[in-house]
Amino acid sequence: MPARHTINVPATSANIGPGFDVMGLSLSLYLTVTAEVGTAAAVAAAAADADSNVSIAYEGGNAAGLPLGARANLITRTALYVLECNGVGRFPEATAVTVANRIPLGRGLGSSGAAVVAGVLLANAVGALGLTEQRMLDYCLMIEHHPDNVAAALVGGFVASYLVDVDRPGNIPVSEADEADLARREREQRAAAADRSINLPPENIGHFLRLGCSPRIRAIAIIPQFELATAKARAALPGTYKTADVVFNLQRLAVLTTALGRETPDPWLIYRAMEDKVHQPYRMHLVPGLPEILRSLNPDNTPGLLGVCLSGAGPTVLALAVDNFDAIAAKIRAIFDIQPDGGVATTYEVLHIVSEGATCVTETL
Ligand SMILES: Nc1ncnc2c1ncn2[C@@H]1O[C@H](COP(=O)(O)OP(=O)(O)O)[C@@H](O)[C@H]1O
Ligand SMILES: N[C@@H](CCOP(=O)(O)O)C(=O)O
Repeated sequence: MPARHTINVPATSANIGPGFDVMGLSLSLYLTVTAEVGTAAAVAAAAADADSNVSIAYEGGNAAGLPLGARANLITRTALYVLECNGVGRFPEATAVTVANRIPLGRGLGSSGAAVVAGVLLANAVGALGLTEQRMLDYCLMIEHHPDNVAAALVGGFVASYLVDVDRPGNIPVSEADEADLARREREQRAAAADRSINLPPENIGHFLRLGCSPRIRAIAIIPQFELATAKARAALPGTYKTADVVFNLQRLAVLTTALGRETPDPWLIYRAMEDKVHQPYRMHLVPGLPEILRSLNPDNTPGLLGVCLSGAGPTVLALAVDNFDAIAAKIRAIFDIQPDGGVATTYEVLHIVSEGATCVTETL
């Protein structure tokens, strides 16, 4: 029977200062993926790729240069991987995927994490796989190797996450019956996947906790008009750290996890708790204006401000605030404007921190 699956995935801001590869906030800016299966339009569209049965098209912005081949596009490539892991070689006959993406690419707002989450939900929907949220996270982590963006995009809100040592996966307590069932399913899937040379994710590789976040807090994203690939910004990080720098971050991160949840946020407590010595100092040269932005705004000279940080791997700057959102954005944009070589052009968004993560609605047509 023809069906339509509509998937919405929020943008995310990872790290929030000291929580490198740990913390994520999900934001009210969405990637929407619609998959029509078996409609007349889908039959016509999907005929182009008989190998995978799927066509993909983008509507609106944030799509320039994205590949449209089923095995090259991040959304359909992820979906095909999940389908193949579950013994399904391709999309259902005549699947047409349409994407509307409001998340700017390569700006530190989790566009790739959202695309991966969308791909996993897409496979789950079109393949009727019945995957649990936990298992979906496993699949996401096989592609996006750090958990902060994908965990927040999947479950929503202010999220802390960690990866287990993949050599010792599976430490979520389950009943004996569940355990036996899980082990049996995993054995069967592994045997089938080995035949097809597919690298199945281990079970329960990512764990997360949703933390409180005051409803008064808004996220102001100041978005430079240039892309910075996460891989490049990760390559700028050192291989080892000084103990004092790690302790500096751990102290702040512990405080931040609770400070944002207080009904009346304490600006200076949060401001200090958003300082970082693990990733931002090494990424300064990639984002002109960042050192000055981090140095010059504070809760005394900028009313309403709670804290400022690099969003994800950048170049977007994230300010958390309870008031004066447009004025705070203007102040940060003004610093970008005066950078050498004509300044850094920016746009900005005042976003809500959304408590709902990725969703999928299925209609039969
Ligand atoms: N909606 C999408 N559809 C297909 N590919 C996407 C989509 N969103 C992101 N990507 C891929 O992810 C890349 C950006 O990822 P990354 O460098 O991690 O930046 P970001 O901080 O935006 O996640 C894009 O260049 C593209 O290859
Ligand atoms: N912890 C990662 C987060 C990357 O987020 P993105 O939104 O820039 O993809 C990092 O800082 O590298």
